Amino acid sequence: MSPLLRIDTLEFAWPGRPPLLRLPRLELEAGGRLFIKGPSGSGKSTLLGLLAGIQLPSQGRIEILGQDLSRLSGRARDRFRADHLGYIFQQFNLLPFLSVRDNVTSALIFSRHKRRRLQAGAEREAARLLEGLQLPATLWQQPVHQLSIGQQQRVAAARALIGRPELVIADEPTSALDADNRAAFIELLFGECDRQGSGLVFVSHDPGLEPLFPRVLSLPQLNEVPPC
Ligand SMILES: Nc1ncnc2c1ncn2[C@@H]1O[C@H](COP(=O)(O)OP(=O)(O)OP(=O)(O)O)[C@@H](O)[C@H]1O
Repeated sequence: MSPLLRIDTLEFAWPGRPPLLRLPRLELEAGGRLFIKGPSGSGKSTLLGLLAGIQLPSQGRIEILGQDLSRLSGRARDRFRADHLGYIFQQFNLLPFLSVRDNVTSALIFSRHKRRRLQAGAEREAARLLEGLQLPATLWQQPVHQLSIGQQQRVAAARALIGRPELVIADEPTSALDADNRAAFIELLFGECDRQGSGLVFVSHDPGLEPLFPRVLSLPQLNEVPPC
């Protein structure tokens, strides 16, 4: 069986810029968890964009579920992303005037694959995830802009998890939370990923979270200007 993620001699540079990322080799098994850290500007978000097929490697290859993303057309990559990935953004990127429930089920609109994997209907699955992430049912019909940051973050996590994507990517999703809420959120996220077998790639600046992950990737600052 192919691993969830395989990186082989990856290099990436933004156009007209020096190399930003160099990764000889990395594999993550199905359901695995990886913590990515590194100084600001070291390319953490860029690497997540490469894993999601939003950018393509300058050299080397990235395979998700055995699929080399560079071999897909832009449209096929969009489809692959919608079908197999869930993404939790730093700023959540929720649709502010849609209800909590509609935000969660919005991840199913562009993926027949995710719709097919639902064990119950979309509403029931959204409810299961929101309950699992401990978001009170009294909030489910409310527009998300009326929720606290911590509550919005759980909505973003439920949206990423619905349809059981093989890979959930999280880009600093805890940066707006205090330490207690951060730990509680991670525990809930791990619990849901385990329950449905989703792997997790998680970027954070928070050293307190690193020990919770079995694998850690530390990105160096390739572009650093040497000190005078
Ligand atoms: N769309 C883009 N076009 C050109 N350069 C970019 C683009 N996006 C990011 N960069 C550059 O790539 C470098 C790495 O950015 P990136 O956001 O990946 O770093 P990061 O490690 O996630 O940083 P932070 O921890 O501050 O979020 C930066 O120098 C940034 O200016």
